[in-house]
Amino acid sequence: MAEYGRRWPARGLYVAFNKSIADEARRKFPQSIDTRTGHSVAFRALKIHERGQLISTFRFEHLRAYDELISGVPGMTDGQVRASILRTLNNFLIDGGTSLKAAHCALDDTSQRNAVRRMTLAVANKLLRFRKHDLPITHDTYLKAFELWHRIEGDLQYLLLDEAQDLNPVMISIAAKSNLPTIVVGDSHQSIYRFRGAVDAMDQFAVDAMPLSQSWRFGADVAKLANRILLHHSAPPRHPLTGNPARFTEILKYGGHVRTGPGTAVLARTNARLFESLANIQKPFHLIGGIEDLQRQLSSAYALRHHRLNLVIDETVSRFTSWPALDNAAERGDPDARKLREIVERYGVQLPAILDRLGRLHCSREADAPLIVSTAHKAKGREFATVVVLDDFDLPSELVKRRRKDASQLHETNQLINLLYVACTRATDRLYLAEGLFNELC
Ligand SMILES: Nc1ncnc2c1ncn2[C@@H]1O[C@H](COP(=O)(O)OP(=O)(O)OP(=O)(O)O)[C@@H](O)[C@H]1O
Repeated sequence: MAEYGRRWPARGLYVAFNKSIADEARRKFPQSIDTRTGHSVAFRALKIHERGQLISTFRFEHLRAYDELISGVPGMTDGQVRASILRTLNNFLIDGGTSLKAAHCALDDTSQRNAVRRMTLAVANKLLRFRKHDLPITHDTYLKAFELWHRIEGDLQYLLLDEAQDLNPVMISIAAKSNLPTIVVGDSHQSIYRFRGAVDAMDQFAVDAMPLSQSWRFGADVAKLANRILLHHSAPPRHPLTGNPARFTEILKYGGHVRTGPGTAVLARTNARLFESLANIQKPFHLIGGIEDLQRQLSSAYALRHHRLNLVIDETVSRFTSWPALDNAAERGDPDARKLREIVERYGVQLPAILDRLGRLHCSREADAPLIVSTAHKAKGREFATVVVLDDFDLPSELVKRRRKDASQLHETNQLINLLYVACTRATDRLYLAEGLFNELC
């Protein structure tokens, strides 16, 4: 896409999937192309910097400002009604279009669902008119408002939409409304954000398609490894990946140590596994996307353990209503509940102090850090000289077994295969694989 921008120096906008991809693109693209996330386009257009109260997620306390719009629903407690309104609101905000659909509300009972939809619509109408109030809004709120009432402006001649296999439907709608010629680039096997409502837009635009099956990032061995991973997908790619013949990327078994330096990234599936790898670190590091998510998740797990429910603010933890509920899920084999339980029990009362220390060691600028750590999700679209893939990724053979045992797991297991493929295709020079992955795939 950068090369395209150089050959056709018209003014264009490259819409990146997240801020770290936008920052990297800014270094690579010609000046004729503005490189931004969709959120940053909307943020600037709606002058969001002029208002305070930007929050990462809506919680019960934020609904209090909408009390006059919320009433009781037969058969539901007040808490259930409010939780349902919050879920429905979030689903509406990340979907394209004006209507609050039945599918946005997960309730089975039709009359309960209709009542919750009516109240959520009233809440959304007030929330989205945020220029008239100073109530807290989320990033999804102003993006949705931009989609509904604004268009991409400026002397732009075309759009470049990247990572189109995982587009927010709101972003697809914004791009379609711009009426600008659009180049859409993506890889369906890198779709990893379905759980957040992202959709694969690769075939939603009526355009000529050109397959790009050669990667210039890595050598033939990583391409072979990637093809081997994707053979475990229920629909492997039609065009196998080939590598860069001029490049050699070494694949090694990770034995717990790697010489760190700029350009070294450690990738895990979960924040909890990243925490384990960082718990004893003494030197500065950068966590892609910031350290707040990891701190929020583990402090929430710690708060749950100590019955301080008002401090449980992370979504992945708040799905458990109590520590015994998390414990039960861990006993039933939920890997995320297991990892959280293990960390909270292993580090005990030291956990808050370790999280504070990590906060102090964290470099906010990636370029200043001798070590980069990231979840595979946040590393999407990025590349590093050396990559370590840690051991909390599911083995592809296990995922295939899970899918064969239970057909309803098809999409989730495919997403996990894709996630491993994304993680293993980030290195240019050296790729270290956790032992289990190495033994199975190399
Ligand atoms: N034609 C080319 N010749 C040599 N190197 C190239 C060429 N095209 C891209 N590269 C380099 O290959 C690397 C990967 O390119 P790019 O980031 O475009 O990959 P990608 O297909 O978007 O990867 P992914 O979607 O997996 O993140 C970059 O370092 C880029 O500079």
